[in-house]
Amino acid sequence: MVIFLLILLGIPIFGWLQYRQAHSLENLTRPSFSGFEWNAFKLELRVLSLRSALFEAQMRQDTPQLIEQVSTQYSLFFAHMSSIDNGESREAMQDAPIFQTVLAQAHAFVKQADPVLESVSPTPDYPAMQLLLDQVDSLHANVHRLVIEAHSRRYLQSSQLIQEVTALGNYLLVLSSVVLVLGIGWGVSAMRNLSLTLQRQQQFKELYLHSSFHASHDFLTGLANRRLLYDQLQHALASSKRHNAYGAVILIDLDNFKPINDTYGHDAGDMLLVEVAKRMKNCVRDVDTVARLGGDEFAVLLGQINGPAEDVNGTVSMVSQKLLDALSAPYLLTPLGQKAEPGGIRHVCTASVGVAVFFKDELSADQIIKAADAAMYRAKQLGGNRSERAT
Ligand SMILES: Nc1nc2c(ncn2[C@@H]2O[C@H](COP(=O)(O)OP(=O)(O)OP(=O)(O)O)[C@@H](O)[C@H]2O)c(=O)[nH]1
Repeated sequence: MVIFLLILLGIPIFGWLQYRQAHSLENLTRPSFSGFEWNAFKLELRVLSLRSALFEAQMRQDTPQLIEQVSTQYSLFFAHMSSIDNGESREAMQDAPIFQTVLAQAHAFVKQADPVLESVSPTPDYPAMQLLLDQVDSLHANVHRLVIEAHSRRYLQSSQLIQEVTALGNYLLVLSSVVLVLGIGWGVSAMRNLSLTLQRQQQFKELYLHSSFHASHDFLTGLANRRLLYDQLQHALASSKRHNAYGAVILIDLDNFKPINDTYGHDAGDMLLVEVAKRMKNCVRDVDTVARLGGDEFAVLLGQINGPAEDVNGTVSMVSQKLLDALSAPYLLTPLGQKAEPGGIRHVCTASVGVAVFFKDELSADQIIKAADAAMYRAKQLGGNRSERAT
């Protein structure tokens, strides 16, 4: 009798529990952009358009419309900053330390930009524009970090959710087994919920895998990281085999990088690395991969290089020389808060370059990277600012 009463009472309680679980799963699975993420993206877009407007204005040096465009972009940027500063979204973002840095940097930028933009019409002050452009670049690097941090949060959140969903799934499994053993009709609905849970668990796993941007990119420069370079190299080897085309890996290690860290601090070193990344990307095609392997070591993967071996050698030498020239040009850096040198920091550093050409899958990815590394080491031993080919 007592057992019968317990089962009778247990059924509605169990039903209620099922209902709660189904609903909490609904909430867990609903994808949403957090205010943090959304604002980070909007800010990055705004800084990017501000940058390109400033850049155009500087390049063309003529039309008042461009100055107008810069001013418009600037006002939009300013409006966006103020809305973040005052609005609800700040609540969501303020616990991220990087957000505070970006906000402070943006305010410093706005303070500096105001008088410049007032003076640009009708005779633009181009050195001042250049200064603004540098500031926007530095701001952009930080906003980029903010976006990556937003990605990471999403990633962490989803991995946490996977654990939660897995725990719920296990709980449901035990409950439904008990209910099935008791032979109660609720077992059917429990099983349905279980399969729903497992399905959602799978969706979360996919979400988790897809938010892997930060797992394959370098945090500072946004370039591919070592792992992505290896993946791309594997693809390039397969494609080289299919199309009978050559390819090459160029490893680049900066010479004389450490002194900038030692003299001006890591912020200045970081700015230089961001500038190096930008210069390297300008030297190659969009289809080629530029990666940062760590510290001051970078790599370029030239995918399909068409033509006979002599032409391929010519192309690879041309790209290596282009990289050497681009990287050895002086770096003019203006980290915010830098007081030591009013005109900014001028630093010269060259690069040591090692090249390994590959054809089909004669060598493995590891062997190619090792060969390029040995050639790069030779270039460094020979005094740097030069390129050596793998033997
Ligand atoms: N600013 C900054 N510095 C870094 C980062 N990662 C590594 N480093 C520094 O980069 C430096 C690399 O050292 P080295 O390779 O000896 O520098 P180098 O002066 O170019 O020396 P050679 O390569 O021998 O020509 C070290 O001081 C590291 O602390 C980073 O993300 N940011």
